Amino acid sequence: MSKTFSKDEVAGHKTKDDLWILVDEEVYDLTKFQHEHPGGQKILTRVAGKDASKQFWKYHNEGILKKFKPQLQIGSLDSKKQTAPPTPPATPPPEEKKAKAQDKVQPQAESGAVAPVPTKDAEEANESMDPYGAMIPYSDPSWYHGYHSPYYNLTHAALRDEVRQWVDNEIEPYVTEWDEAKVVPGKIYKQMGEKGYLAGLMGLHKYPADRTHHRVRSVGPEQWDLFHELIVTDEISRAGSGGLVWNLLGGFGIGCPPLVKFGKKPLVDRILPGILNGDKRICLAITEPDAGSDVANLTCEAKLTEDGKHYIVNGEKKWITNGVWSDYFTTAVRTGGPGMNGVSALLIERESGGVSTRKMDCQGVWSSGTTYVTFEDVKVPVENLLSKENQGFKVIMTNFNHERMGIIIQCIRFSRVCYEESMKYAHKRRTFGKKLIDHPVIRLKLAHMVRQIEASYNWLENLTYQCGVMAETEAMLKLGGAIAGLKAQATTTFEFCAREASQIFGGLSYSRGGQGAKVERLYRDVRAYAIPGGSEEIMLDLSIRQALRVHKALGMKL
Ligand code: HEM
Repeated sequence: MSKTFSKDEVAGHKTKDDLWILVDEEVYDLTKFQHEHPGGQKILTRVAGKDASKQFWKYHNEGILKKFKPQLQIGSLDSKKQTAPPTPPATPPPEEKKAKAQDKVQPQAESGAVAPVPTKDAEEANESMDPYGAMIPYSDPSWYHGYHSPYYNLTHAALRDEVRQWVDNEIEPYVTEWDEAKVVPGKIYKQMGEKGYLAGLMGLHKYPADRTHHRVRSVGPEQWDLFHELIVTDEISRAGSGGLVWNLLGGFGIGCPPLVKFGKKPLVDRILPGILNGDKRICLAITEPDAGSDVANLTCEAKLTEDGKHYIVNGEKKWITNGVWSDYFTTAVRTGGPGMNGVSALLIERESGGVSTRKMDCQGVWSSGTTYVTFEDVKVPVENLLSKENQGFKVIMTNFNHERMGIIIQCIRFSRVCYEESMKYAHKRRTFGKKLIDHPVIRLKLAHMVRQIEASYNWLENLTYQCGVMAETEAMLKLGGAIAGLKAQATTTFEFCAREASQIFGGLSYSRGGQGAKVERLYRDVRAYAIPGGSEEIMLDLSIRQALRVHKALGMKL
């Protein structure tokens, strides 16, 4: 914004017919906007022509300025220093970073102490990243804040910045609107494909570059690992909306991997490129009105035709994320007798006919498109069978680890969002003569949030690393229990943080929108995480049963 004004000039626009204000030395013309201002018109006339920064920050958060700036800002104060925009420091390119490492002062050994001399590789591996983000303690994982970590390199840092810019500029300012409208604009999903994120979100050790021409800007296909996937999900979750996250990766992240891993080549070749590009959508259809966690008892039936060329599918599926927008349904069907050995996985295409979808009204994740699906005499070619007939249970089980890891990442970031929002609010809201942060009872709440968030995230990093180094079957056996345990840990942490944040925000998190919007929305989203993908009770029980089974095989001595 190039135009500049003096303070006196701004002061000249102080009537309701000509109303300017200053916020952080930037000039806003609110003459028209005052009539639409949700906080009322009168309150604005009281600060007309004046510096209203203090009042503005009391009632709003950063998202409001970001959203309205293009429409309302007309210039800045002539005294305003021309500073660079407050974006986090860009991660230096590898060469620059290496040079910095060599410049480092070597620690001097104290007399009598043995000082290990690090090799050059160890020195680089040991180096921490530049601090990144708002630096509010614990509002980001510790490696963002310059602490050491064995898991991340410069491609992770670059990806973090890439996704954060996108979310900050194109998603977060609008997320409340989208949630209320119960839909996310299709262009955002399309961007997920164009940015290469869909290709990267399948729990594979690298992204399938042969199936899409889109590339992740900061990371090549060969460099991609599960920590990159973690970062994409984590950064998108910063927008603080389960509905948004599930819209963008809910159906895809659980519906697409079975197609890639178990689909026959001609089927994968035909439909995967359209899915990865963001043109077509896919979801996972397992749960039924009468079969949730008890997957082995599902009743949706697929009968082979006499000529053996098709299955005819009949049945219902309930709580299917993204179902209303989906072209493809990765569906669990009964092809054999009762129990898990009669279950198959079938890729059903909407255009086959006989597929109806109806949006369900739910407590949370409003923009995710939770759906009731009916299949009526749907004719599905046998080529669409994933894996072999009656071996679908393994397909579903293999998928669970990836699904749960996604839920865990989201829950931990949502917990951080609740904490971060609370921390910021506690620094501006005053009660009984002091800021909230100066009340020990509020600090106690924040501390209880942090200890759970950090413990959960450290366990998540460890399991992500294990998933990355183990082969899939080994990971399914060895990590299934721990991932189930961490899922329960993450959802209970999320529930705790949403509740405590809500107490800190008080009435502002009871009404929708405004400063408490994220907390109010996340509070409503909690159950959408605690129930599906394995309820807390089932997860906790499984975590112990599975661990005992694995350790018995490993030679446990009780
Ligand atoms: C650039 C100028 C401004 C814009 C774009 C703006 C926009 C908004 C918006 C969108 C809301 C709805 C709540 C939310 O989503 O956060 C709101 C609420 C409000 N605004 Fe403003 N506003 C501006 C300036 C001001 C100023 C200068 C004051 C005070 C002097 C003020 C006082 C309020 C109040 C009291 C509320 C209601 C807060 C609540 O519900 O708790 N606004 N404003």
